[in-house]
Order: sequence, then structure tokens, then C-alpha cells
Amino acid sequence: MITTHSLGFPRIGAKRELKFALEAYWKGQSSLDTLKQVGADLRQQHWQLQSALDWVPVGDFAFYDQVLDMSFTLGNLPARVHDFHGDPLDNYFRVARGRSAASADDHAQCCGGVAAGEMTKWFDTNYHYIVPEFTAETRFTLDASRLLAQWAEAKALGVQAKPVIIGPVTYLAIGKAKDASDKLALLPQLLQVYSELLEALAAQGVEWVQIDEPILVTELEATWQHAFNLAYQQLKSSRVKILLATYFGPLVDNQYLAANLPVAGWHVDAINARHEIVPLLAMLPAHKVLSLGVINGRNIWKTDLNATLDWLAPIAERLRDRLWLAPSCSLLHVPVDLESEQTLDGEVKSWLAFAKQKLDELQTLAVALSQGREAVKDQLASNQAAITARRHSPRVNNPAVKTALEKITPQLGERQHGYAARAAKQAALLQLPKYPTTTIGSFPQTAEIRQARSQFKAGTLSIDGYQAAMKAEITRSVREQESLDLDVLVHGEAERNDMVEYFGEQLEGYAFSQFGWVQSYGSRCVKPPILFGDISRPKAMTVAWIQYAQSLTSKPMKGMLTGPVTILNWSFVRDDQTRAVSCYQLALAIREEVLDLEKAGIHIIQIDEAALREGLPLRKSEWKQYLQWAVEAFRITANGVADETQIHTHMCYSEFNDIIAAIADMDADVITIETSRSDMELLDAFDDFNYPNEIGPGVYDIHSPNIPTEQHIVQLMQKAAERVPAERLWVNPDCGLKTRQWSEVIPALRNMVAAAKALRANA
Ligand SMILES: CN1c2c(nc(N)[nH]c2=O)NC[C@@H]1CNc1ccc(C(=O)N[C@@H](CCC(=O)N[C@@H](CCC(=O)N[C@@H](CCC(=O)O)C(=O)O)C(=O)O)C(=O)O)cc1
Ligand SMILES: N[C@@H](CCS)C(=O)O
Ligand SMILES: [Zn+2]
Repeated sequence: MITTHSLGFPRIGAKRELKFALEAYWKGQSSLDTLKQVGADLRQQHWQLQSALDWVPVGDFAFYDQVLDMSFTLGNLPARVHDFHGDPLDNYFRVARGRSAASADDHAQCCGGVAAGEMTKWFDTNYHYIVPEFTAETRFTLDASRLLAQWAEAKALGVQAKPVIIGPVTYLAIGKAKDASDKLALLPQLLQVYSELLEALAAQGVEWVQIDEPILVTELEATWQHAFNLAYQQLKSSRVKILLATYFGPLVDNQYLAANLPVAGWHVDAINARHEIVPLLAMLPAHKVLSLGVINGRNIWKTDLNATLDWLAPIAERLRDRLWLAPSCSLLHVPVDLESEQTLDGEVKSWLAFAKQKLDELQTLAVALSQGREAVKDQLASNQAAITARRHSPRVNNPAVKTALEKITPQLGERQHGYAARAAKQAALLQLPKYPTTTIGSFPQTAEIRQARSQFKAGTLSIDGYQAAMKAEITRSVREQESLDLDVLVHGEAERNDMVEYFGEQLEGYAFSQFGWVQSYGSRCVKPPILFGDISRPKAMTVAWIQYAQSLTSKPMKGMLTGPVTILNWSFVRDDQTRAVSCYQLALAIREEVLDLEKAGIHIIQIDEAALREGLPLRKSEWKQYLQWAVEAFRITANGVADETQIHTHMCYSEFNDIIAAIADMDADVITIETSRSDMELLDAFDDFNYPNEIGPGVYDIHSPNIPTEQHIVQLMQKAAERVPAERLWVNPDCGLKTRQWSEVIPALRNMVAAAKALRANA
């Protein structure tokens, strides 16, 4: 008998019900009770969708973020929110989103404003969590109320539930010490609270608890390896059975450590660590359950069930009822239900599986292994047909693209001259002042813009009507920028639903979904386009919009593109060729767009690579190879232009110290980066490296509703000028302004321009 389970389910809802409920509550349009009811309804629906499993996860639902949930469970709230006296869920949102003292909520007056918790990406996914904060004074205290309530809710519905929590070592490792203290010094008292939590769960009759320790797939120093032994030696005395879950990669040096931790079961990612599984069997103590993650929880392709069974059958024979089967990781990273898709290309759709379909695949595997393949022969036959069709489809393979790839030479990535010669020609052409001002690309995506697009997609607004609405938005953006007196303008990206999906929609080799939403952070979602075939660009994607924007002004208009690495990292990508090959294909397509923009008279072109650093492999030993092809792909995209054309790139959420050489190798004329929250300390890396080209260090934290003052911006730029020569500095926000309101953007940019003018006057 094979046991099936899942590690977690997407919580946003197939139609983003949670997003809309959250945003309605935050806007004061609905009550806390209504929001809590939407949460309960979603949990119930998701448990029902998973009801065929032997163990269903509980505690994977979060109103904002599962890591923040864990911080609340452990009583690890930042000191700045300790005094809050309203509903704990409101306090939770205060940590997640921050609160300005001027905001209109019930507690603004009494509890004041608070800064939002820092957000960073969850391992190598496009999901972002709220970073736990630690200091030497941190004290943990158990608050098991959320988990116990959800457990009781599941039990009342007859669900065979398995609570899911983040493990103590991962929790410490992914958090940030806010002072000079050593996070590991907190482990003993943290373990005390974990022991109490497991005890509280045991007291309610919980049998299995899944403890996620994905940090085990990264390179761990000896002290952290030791922390694992310490932690699980202590937790082994609990009355629940622990299923330790590792995912997102192979274990490599941590195999022996993980296999021998004193837990009842171990979940391993059999997609990314497949080659490790058979050797691991020999290492595994005889009493231990082994859960194999055999369905990819990170992509949307159907699993090759027959091939998986060929590989699994001997393992199942060996482990018998010690074998559990699951997706490789939580299904948080995939959309909910393929059946919702009404307009997705039929052929491509037949190759796909979203969360619900992945659980069906799991069931088919379990039945085949316990009752024989005959029992599911129809499912296996139709799966085989889909796998074979995809492999041989002419939609996937385009010989012309393959030939173009073979013709890539190193010269394709070389500019005509070095930065110094280019900079002189660009300065002569562009005539920009010292400390030139610009923005990163997007202006607010207003409800009117989204409504127009949704009407256009629904067929209730004509293409002419839609284009007129977008042109009106572009005109508004240009007028605002002119009256603000910015130096280099942007068109504002009104016509883009998302900086990646927009390009996916227009490139050959991509499909896009209607409802393939994946949570990115909080209530914010993305719909990653599906890269299924060789990539080409049937026609220009951005030129008409940028040309229109340029026609409205005599100031330089910056062409705005997303780079190949970012498009790749934020798409669902092919599993039948390397990421590098897909990236080079994207590079050739975007290069054509760059050259078309240049031909259309655009002298400044920005190629966003927000996800270049985000795509770094979890293991440092693999960084060099990734950076080699990622940088080369950027260079191929950017470097076909004349010396006079100024290439910008933009990166956010970044630390640069460890990849500064690769950044310099990209050879963009100007790089704009996120720095405002680090007080310009991020620039030390550029200073130490003697970074040779121009830099726009962000001076306006676009994640916050706060308006930066002119004085603050001047101070930040003065700090920047201590690290980078003033002649090579630009003045700009940290990132795009799409999530902000015009009423915030205008005063902030006014102060930014005033600051630049003050700096020039004093230069
Ligand atoms: C920079 N970031 C990005 C990441 N990944 C990307 N793929 N893109 C990114 O920009 N990763 C890291 C960060 C994450 N940051 C963000 C920031 C903001 C969002 C966001 O705002 N997402 C939107 C959805 C954007 C979108 O696709 N919009 C569509 C659909 C709009 C919509 O919901 N329409 C409604 C109808 C509206 C109406 O009638 O009023 C509907 O369809 O029901 C569009 O503009 O057309 C979000 O809302 O969550 C994401 C990541
Ligand atoms: N050009 C994009 C970059 C976001 S990282 C924007 O401004 O939204
Ligand atoms: Zn950005």
C-alpha cells in the first residue's frame, strides 16, 4: 500500500478569491469577518480538491505569507509592533505591509506608523516571503492558535490532516539578524518553542507533522549542519511523527546528514535529486518512511507517468509501505486548475498539468504501483500519447531558430567600442545635464487601465478603443514627466499586463493562460507565460508604443524591454532543453526588438534584468556556469547597437558584492539598481570593484507609500558620490511605479527632480 500526500496547495484561489478579499478588506470595503470567512472557504475547497490523498496538508494556507505565519506562531514579532492592541490579523498585516502614521485605519492614531517587514524571494522561486527579524534580545513564545484552529477545522470536515510547519533551522537560516548577534545562538530557545508546538499538536491527536527544511539543499557550513543534529535530537522526543521535507534541489554534501536525522520520515525532491535517490536507499535507516516527490511542483508539464513508473517500480518493491508519494514541493508555485482554461491552445493544453491535475497524476502512479498498471491503463495510455505528441510536435521544434543559435559567435555580444568612447558619443548626442533624472519604466497601473484591458480581452472594447485608451495613458505619463522636468522620459508601460507576460504573449513558442495565476507576494500574483517551443519574434512588440511616446516630446524617450534572463526566470520553461538554450533563443528575439527600436530613432534603450540575480542557482558552486550564459545572453541582446545608442539595464532586490564582475561584464552603459533602503551601502561593491560605467542608485523606495524628501534624496546622492564619481551618477527611483498611486508618485518625483537640481547647483 502506497501512501500519497501533498506538501502544500496554492492558497490564492483558482480565480484569485483571496487576493480580492484581501484588497477589499485593506481598502475598508469589507469586514475582517468576511475576510476570515473567505479564508475558511478556500481552505475547505482546497482540502476537498485533495481529498483523494492519504494525508492532506493543514497550515499551508496563509493570509499573506507562510513564513510570516511561522513568525507569529513562534511569537517572533518585530519590536515595532509589540504594542498593537487590535486584532492579531491586523497586526500581521502591519508587519507584512507597513502602515503610515497618516493612514486612515482604526489604529493609525493609537498605534502609529510601522515599517513593513523586508521581503525576499523564497529560495529560487518567484514567491516572496517576509524575512524573520532577529536580535540578541529575541525571545520566542508559542502561539499555536492558528495551526490548532485550522487543524480543528480540517478534522471537523473529516480531513486526514497533516500539519505543515517551517523547520527551526530553515527558519533561522532565512531570517536576518538586525544587530551583530549570531542567529544560531537563538537555536536552543527556539527549539524549546518547537517542542511545545509539537506537544500542543500531539495533544490534539496529530499523528504526522511535516517539517520543511529546504535549507538542506543549499551548501551548509559545519555550524549549520551541527544545528540540524542538535535540533532533531531535541525534537525526536515529541509524541508526533516527523516527516522532514527537503525540496528544490539535490542534497549533495548533506545527504548523509539528512538521511540520519532522527525523524520518522523524510521527503526528498525526486525531480531535482533523482540521481541521489537510489544511493540514498542504502543510507536510509530501516524504520524510516521515504516520501518521493515524483511530480514536479515547479512546472506545468504533464509528468511522463510511464517513465516515472519504470524508475519507481523497483524502489516501491524495495520499500513497500515505507514508500510515500507526493509532488516534489508545495504546489504553491503552480496555478490551480487547467480545466478553467477556455482559450489556451488545445494542443499545448494537452501537454499541461496544473495543481489539481498533478494530484490526479499522483493518484494514477499510486494505483499503478499498488494494483498494477492495468488498473490505470487508460490514464497511462493518454498520458503517453500527450508526452509523445509534445516531443515530436512541429510547434516545439523550429529548425530556423536552431540554425540561428548555431550561428551565434562571440562578436554578436561585442559593442563596437569600449564604454569610454561610447560615453563621449552618447553625451554629445543626448546633451543631458549632470545627475540626469529618469524613472524605471512603469507608471501606476490604475484601475481604469486594468479595466480597459479586461474589457478588450473580453471583447467588449474594440482594439481601436483599447489602443486609444492606452495612448491616452501614455500621453498622461509624458505630460506629467514633462511638467516634473525629468530628463529622460518613459512611456509608462500602461499597455503591459506584466513585464514578462507581455512579451510571452507576443513571442512565437510561448502560450499564455487566462487563469494561470501564481502568488508572487501577499495579494500580488503573476501569470507566468508558458515557454513550450523554439522562440522567435513574428513582429515588433514595443516599437509603435515607444515611437508614439517619443512623438509627444522633444526629450529623449527610453525604449523599455525585459531582458532574456528575466523573461526566462519568470516563465514556466521547457524541461526538454537546457535553460541556457532557451535563454539564447530569447536573446536573439529581444535583440531584434532592440535593433528595431534603434532604427525607429530611439537613442536610449533599457533592458530590464530584474531577475538576473534571482536566477542564481541555490548552490554557489553552480553560479559561475549560470552567470556565464546569462551575461552572454544579455550581451547578445544589447550589444548590436551603435556606440551612440545608450543601453540601460535595471535590477531590483539585489545585492551585488558576489556578482559584481558579472554585472560589469554585461557592459550596459547605465545600470539602475535598488539602493534606497540600504543607505547606499550596496554601492560599496561598485566602488570596490571600480565599476567603470554609469549607475543610477535608487533614491526612492517604491515599496513604501512614504514620499522621500528632497533633503533625504540629496543626502543619499551625496553618499553615492562618495563611492562613484558624480559624472557617472543618475538619479532615479528603486524600481517601477506600477503598484503606486499617481498621488504618491508626483510629489515623490517632484522632490527627486528638485534634489537633482540642488546637486547640480552645488557641483
Ligand atoms: C517585479 N516583480 C515581478 C515578478 N515577476 C513578474 N512576472 N513580474 C513582476 O513584475 N517578480 C518579482 C516582482 C514581484 N512584484 C510584483 C508586483 C506587482 C504585481 C502585480 O501587480 N500583479 C497584478 C497582476 C498583474 C496583471 O497581470 N494584470 C493584468 C490583469 C489585471 C486584472 O486582475 N484584471 C482583473 C479585472 C480588472 C478590472 O476589471 O478592473 C481580472 O482579470 O479579473 C492586467 O493588467 O491586464 C495583481 O493584481 O496581482 C505582481 C508582482
Ligand atoms: N520596467 C519595469 C521594471 C520592474 S523590475 C517597471 O518599471 O516596472
Ligand atoms: Zn525593478
